[in-house]
Amino acid sequence: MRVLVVTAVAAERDAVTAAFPRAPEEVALPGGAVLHRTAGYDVLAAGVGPAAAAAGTATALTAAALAGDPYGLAVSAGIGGGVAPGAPLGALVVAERIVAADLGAEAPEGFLTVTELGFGRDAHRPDAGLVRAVAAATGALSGDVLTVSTVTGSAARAAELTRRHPRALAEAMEGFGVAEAAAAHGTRVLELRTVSNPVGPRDRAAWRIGDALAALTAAFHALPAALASPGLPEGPP
Ligand SMILES: O=C(O)c1cccc(C(=O)CC[C@H]2O[C@@H](n3cnc4c(=O)[nH]cnc43)[C@H](O)[C@@H]2O)c1
Repeated sequence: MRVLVVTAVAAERDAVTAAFPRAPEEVALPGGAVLHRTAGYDVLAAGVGPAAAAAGTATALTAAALAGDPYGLAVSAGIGGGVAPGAPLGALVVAERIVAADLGAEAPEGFLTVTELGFGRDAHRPDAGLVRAVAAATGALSGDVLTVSTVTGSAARAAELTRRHPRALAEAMEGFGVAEAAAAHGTRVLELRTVSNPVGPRDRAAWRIGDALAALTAAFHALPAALASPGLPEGPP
């Protein structure tokens, strides 16, 4: 199975490819983005936020499909904020649900999701067997991973998100975009995040990006064995 991994920035992409023994080959996509290809894994730094992630993922999935060699899995991967106390700094989280946490409308009675507004869906649920296999092989925690367009920077916003999403373990900015593009192609999806900072009052100096990137490399070192587990589906969802 060919796997597409989508990160936001180049440092995350390089942390993923560092897990593989061979140096990646660069492959240009239509539009000019460049995939880093190694050992069945193509890794794309698509930019920050759900829109950039969806655009990059859709481009890569479409190019592969037109070439007659489609991906079997799309993985949104990178660093993220961890929800205390469940996801401490350095922890690895695999998403049971990939949730668009700020896509919707404010109303006097509270936040309304796009699902409640009747405009589509606010969450994607990766294959549960795949999530279990990845958690077992990598030691990842599993729970909801929220996609936000604005990094949480206050205790009040963190409390509001955890009230609305009690199973949330992490927050990042791209997963839902990758999942929407994957769903449009009938491609399986996963989200993996390593915790660089707590979700809460903004303190950029306290972010542990190096440790989180090292944990990302370790996760991708273990991932191929998980994806090769017997009994896991190979085909489309
Ligand atoms: O400055 C660096 O060296 C550096 C290296 C790797 C990544 C970064 C980023 O800033 C990545 C931005 C990326 O990180 C995710 N992220 C991380 N923490 C949070 C958070 O608390 N809430 C939401 N997103 C978070 C996010 O997916 C961004 O795309 C810098």
